[in-house]
Amino acid sequence: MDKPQEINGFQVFVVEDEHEGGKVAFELVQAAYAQGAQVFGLATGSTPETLYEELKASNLDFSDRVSVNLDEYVGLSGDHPQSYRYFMEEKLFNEKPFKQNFVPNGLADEEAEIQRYNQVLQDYPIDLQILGIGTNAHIAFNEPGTSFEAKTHKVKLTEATIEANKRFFDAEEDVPRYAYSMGIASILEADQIILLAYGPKKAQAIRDMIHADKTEQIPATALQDHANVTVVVDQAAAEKLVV
Ligand SMILES: N[C@@H]1[C@@H](O)[C@H](O)[C@@H](COP(=O)(O)O)O[C@@H]1O
Repeated sequence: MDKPQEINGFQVFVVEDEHEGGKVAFELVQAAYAQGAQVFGLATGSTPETLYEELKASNLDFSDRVSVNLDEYVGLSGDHPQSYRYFMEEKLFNEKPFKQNFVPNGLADEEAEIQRYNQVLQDYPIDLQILGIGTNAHIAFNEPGTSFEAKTHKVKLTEATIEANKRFFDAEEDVPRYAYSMGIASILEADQIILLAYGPKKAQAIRDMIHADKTEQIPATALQDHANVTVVVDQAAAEKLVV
């Protein structure tokens, strides 16, 4: 694995494509695992899929480790094919069992669920967090304007996010309008963060995350305050970086 370049405090790997990105991310996960990481913060979306393929193909044993997922659509049960719980089971957990998998419960009462998930995060502090990024630089479901102080919260999804995610649903009306999401403050508590992004649609978000002034209008700029963020991007997503 080549060395990353340091750009404004971020360690950046520029890879050929998402397959190489999955391999690089896997090596980073493997290193954290070997150093004793117990709690893995996981993400949904198409971006981490190649990493999950690598994890499934590996002989790393997670049966004594815990995962904590970032977010879930409000109103979908865990066995709904578009729920994030279902996605994680299909893409990773069924083949690579963990001791426990935490995902917010999209059907639970709002206040109780927020409290429960914040307790999960307190009981299982995240050693390594995997992140994707939205085209508007959201992380998890923290949309532009979300306070950087937020812990788990209920989010109203923006039109941009609904538009980006509608490809997974039969019709745009079927896309849930709300989600439960770990907040930015919770994400920043992870010891180590790996953010993955591929394709030209992510180039502006990646540039803003690294080069823009920190602002709640660009959620990923919060990561500028974290001391250990590795970014794995393909050339298209890296195109607007200033190096
Ligand atoms: N809540 C998820 C995010 O965690 C993810 O990073 C983003 C990008 O998804 P994709 O990787 O499919 O581009 O989509 C959703 O909004």
